[in-house]
Amino acid sequence: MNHGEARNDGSYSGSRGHSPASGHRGYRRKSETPVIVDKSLNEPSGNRSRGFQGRGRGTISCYPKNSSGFGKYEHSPVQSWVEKPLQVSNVDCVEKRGQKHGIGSTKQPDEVAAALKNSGDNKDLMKSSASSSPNNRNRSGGSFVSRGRDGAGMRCGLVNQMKYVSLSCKDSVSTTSDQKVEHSSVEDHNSVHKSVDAGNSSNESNARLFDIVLEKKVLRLKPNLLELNREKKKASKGYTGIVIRPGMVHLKNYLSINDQVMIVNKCRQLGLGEGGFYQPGYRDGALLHLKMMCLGKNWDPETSRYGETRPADGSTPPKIPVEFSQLVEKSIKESQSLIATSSKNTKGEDEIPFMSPDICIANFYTTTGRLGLHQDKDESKNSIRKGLPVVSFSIGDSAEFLYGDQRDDENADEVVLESGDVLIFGGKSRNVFHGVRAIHTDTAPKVLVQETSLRPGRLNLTFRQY
Ligand SMILES: O=C(O)CCC(=O)C(=O)O
Ligand SMILES: [Fe+2]
Repeated sequence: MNHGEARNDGSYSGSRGHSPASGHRGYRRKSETPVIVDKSLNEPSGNRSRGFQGRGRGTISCYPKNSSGFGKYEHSPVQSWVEKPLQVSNVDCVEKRGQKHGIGSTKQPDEVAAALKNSGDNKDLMKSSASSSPNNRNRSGGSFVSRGRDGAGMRCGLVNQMKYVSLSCKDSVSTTSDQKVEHSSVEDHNSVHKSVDAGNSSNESNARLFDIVLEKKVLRLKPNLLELNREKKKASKGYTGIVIRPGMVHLKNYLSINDQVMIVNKCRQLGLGEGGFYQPGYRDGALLHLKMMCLGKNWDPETSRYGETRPADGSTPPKIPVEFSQLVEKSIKESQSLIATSSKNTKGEDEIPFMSPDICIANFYTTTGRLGLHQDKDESKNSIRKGLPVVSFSIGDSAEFLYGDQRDDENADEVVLESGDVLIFGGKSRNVFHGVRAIHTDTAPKVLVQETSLRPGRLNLTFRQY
């Protein structure tokens, strides 16, 4: 297994700057005729139309459901759902990628502007700018460009000067949405959260923990009513299942706001303890453009291996919270029944086998975060051979997620993953190349930010079974 080699954090060539992919149906496919499946909520679930357009590339089916209770922020069980006969039209559900956009590590001025504009968080700005190393070799080959242009000279100086100032977490962060994180006082992480240093003094930033929540005083004003109503409407629509390609299912809006709040609170709590969010780096010193925390087992980007402890600081990863595992298992079952419903002769388990996660990699992308195209292939041979799925939860700002059969960002397909989306890839898609090209700033649900104080950016959890 060679996740590290494949998990390139180099930048995509070309420039970014297109408008976000069209709304929440942001699929952009290469080489296929755009197809959209219209949906509504008028038939009983037993009569789900099989007017499905096939499961190959370029064709999707949408299965609207009612699931989440926005008002109480509760994740209610799947309710019976209905669907009108599918109509196909040329709108935006699947479309060709018109432009190529780079992941943009070479856009330091943009990053500076974006970071200042979006979060006012100079610490992040510095980390982001500093995180590209001139030494970063092109680990994945393919179409990545060298990252040697952005901020070579700044790196060591800024990283070492950085101070992570944020709130201490004296309270217990709840696992339920109605108990909120209580903020006490502003303190310096270096004193509050003991650094775990395994002698890696050459890269001090590795030993610091990163808070995914902002201190209270920088929180924005309350979201306006219009925005809240829009979010409420979206939540009340429930979720939609889309078979993107064999073995790959997108459950849009699957996680209720309540679940999202619970996940953020739990990750925040775990992220400030032993094995919490840190700045990972590769063996050659290049830093990934994200913060990471592993649950269950540790994945080490330096060796591309899983282990029981984190070599960077000797810490033991926290366990996966049972609530997370339950959501994962439920979403796999949901994807299986979606597949079974959309194709008479296919058993869901044949396309996406069941798994119980014993690994979770939590990534936090600040607004300039990204992740190069890679395969997840450091799990056991058996796990890969069986095609046990990777289950990905997206929370916070939306992300441009790329996927394809080659490590080729120019020809990769794209889907925008929004807060609450679950993406599952197993079976024939288990080895798909995937990565995150960009984060769409200020797209997180306002109510989520209000409830959790989640900092600008995106929290992503990928669950796997070793
Ligand atoms: O952030 C994402 O959506 C993908 C993360 C990922 O691919 C990984 O952690 O291996
Ligand atoms: Fe991955």
